[in-house]
Amino acid sequence: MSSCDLPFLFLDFCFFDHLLFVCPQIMSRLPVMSAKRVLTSSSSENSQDMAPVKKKLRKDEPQKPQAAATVIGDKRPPAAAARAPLYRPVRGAGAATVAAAPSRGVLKPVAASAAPKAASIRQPPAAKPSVNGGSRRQPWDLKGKVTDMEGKLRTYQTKVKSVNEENEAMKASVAQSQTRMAELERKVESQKMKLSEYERELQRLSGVQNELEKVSSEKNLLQKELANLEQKYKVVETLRESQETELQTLKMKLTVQESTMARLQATLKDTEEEVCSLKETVAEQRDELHAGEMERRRLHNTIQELKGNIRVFCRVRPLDDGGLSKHIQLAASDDKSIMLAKSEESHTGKTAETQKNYHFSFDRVFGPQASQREIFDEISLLVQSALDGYNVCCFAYGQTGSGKTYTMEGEEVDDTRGVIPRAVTQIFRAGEKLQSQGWQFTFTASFVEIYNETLRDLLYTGKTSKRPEHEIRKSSNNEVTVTNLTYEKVYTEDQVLGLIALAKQNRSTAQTAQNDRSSRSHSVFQLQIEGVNAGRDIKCKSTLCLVDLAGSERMVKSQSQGERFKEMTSINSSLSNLGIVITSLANKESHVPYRNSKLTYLLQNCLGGNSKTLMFVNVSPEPESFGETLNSLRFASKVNDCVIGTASSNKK
Ligand SMILES: Nc1ncnc2c1ncn2[C@@H]1O[C@H](COP(=O)(O)OP(=O)(O)OP(=O)(O)O)[C@@H](O)[C@H]1O
Repeated sequence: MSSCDLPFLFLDFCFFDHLLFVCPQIMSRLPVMSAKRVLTSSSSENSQDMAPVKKKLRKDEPQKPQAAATVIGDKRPPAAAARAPLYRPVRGAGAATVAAAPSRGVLKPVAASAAPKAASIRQPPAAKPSVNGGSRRQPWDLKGKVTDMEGKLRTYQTKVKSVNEENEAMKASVAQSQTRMAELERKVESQKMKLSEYERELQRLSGVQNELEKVSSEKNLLQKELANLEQKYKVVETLRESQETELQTLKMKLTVQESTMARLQATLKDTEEEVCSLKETVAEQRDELHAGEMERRRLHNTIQELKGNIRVFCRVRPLDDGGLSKHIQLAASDDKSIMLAKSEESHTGKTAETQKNYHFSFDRVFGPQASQREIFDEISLLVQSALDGYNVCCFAYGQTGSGKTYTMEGEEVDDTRGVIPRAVTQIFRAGEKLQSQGWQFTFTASFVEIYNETLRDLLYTGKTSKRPEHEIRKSSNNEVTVTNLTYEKVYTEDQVLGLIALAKQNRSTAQTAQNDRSSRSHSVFQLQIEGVNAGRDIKCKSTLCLVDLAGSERMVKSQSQGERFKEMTSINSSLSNLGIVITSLANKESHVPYRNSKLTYLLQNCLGGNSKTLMFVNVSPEPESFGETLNSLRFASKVNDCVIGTASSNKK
């Protein structure tokens, strides 16, 4: 039985249950019950009813004529009249009751089985023909009537019996139905239990289904992942195969290279041995080179000493048209003499003009055509001495506009670069070359200006209002330093050139009557050089000092006044002191008045015995500068005559 059948089953059950309650009333109305009553009445009431009839019949039997008379007279006795309806209701009631049974529609099977019996009940016994062959007995035929009545009674009894049997069958059927119903109830109960079990199972299965769906979605994901992994695996497999092939190739190459390597190792061993011997040779050669370098320095210094530790070069500036004035004559035979010629009228006036010549000789005289390169070539050996550990000082002296700044700084263009930038280039290049011999150099640059006997830092980049004051100090080991001065560590040539450009901007310039951008101060560029040869435990320390002096014109000519007069006095005083110091050194005086001016105090280590000094005397070619030129050449000549002493290298 399926769960769908359960509602019907339940309905049937309910119906039967209801029927059980209703049944007694229904059953009381059923013809069966009527039959019962009939049956009981047949045994008691009917017998009682029938008893008087019999009694009457027995009483009436001997009085048949009376009765006949009564019948003849068509007058029925009241008792008979009263019983007359007995015949009709019994027949009618029996037929009607049995015929009505199917119309109830409750006990169909029973009714169906009872219907034919009801039909049989209606059959002829009731319509049994009378004895005389007619359908009706004669009124007087009481016996016949009694016989009919008895026949009817038997028929009824048979009917009752049949109804009772039917009733019993129905009872049995009801009992059967009840049993079946109980059985069905049990079944329903068990079905209910099963149902609840199924429901629980269903719930569990629903959970399982959810789980299954989850697992299914996970499975889908995993399948996708698996597909991806499979693809990747294929790629990796392909890669692996290609790498396998590559590996095979590499293995083959390796085998080849291993054999090559074995060969090379043998060669390497030979080469290593060779390298060892070469290293030894190199070390020997390095020693030789170092010894050669030392010898070069010694010889170089000897040459410098032979040339003089203080040397003077004269340089004549060209005229504006590039030529040279008649009053300046340079010797054609050598490049060391210069002659100034001046025509003077005879004091007596009788003779023609007389010419007075002034001859000067210097270490080198450069005419107006001399290039910046030629000038530097001549002093490059001196710059080399600075790297060798000697203090070197190079300064330009001359009247305003004679070409001092041009000589020292020059111009931006390569060909016209002056001594300072060229010296810096040489120092850095030579320093790099010496690295191969184990030398390491460090350079420190400073640029100071002496203006009106006051020091100014030309590398100062701060606010003008906060510009510090400077003092020259001499330490216990005779090193001269300037307080608050910028000492910039420099590592490249460009870095130094940048500092020179900065100094140029900062340098005081002022308008004068003779030179548009006359430098009214001495500028001193110093490059401190420290060299270390760690391998040979040698150190050297020196200073390259390049000085552009202020103009040395006479006061009358410069028409100086006020501030300019003060500048001029200061400039001439310091230049005069420079001359006095050089003379003192030449005369080997015990006291050298370095401290008389800031310039000589600052330059004392570069001017003293342990230094190499070069002075440029710059000359203006114009005839009107004759007097200044003569003064400059006389000053330079004095310096040139000085033999300051033998310089010694600052080596430790
Ligand atoms: N050898 C030279 N060849 C070409 N021009 C030169 C030469 N020497 C100097 N001059 C030019 O002469 C002018 C004056 O030169 P410079 O400024 O160098 O003089 P100075 O002596 O430094 O003057 P000051 O003392 O006033 O500074 C500049 O225009 C410079 O270019």
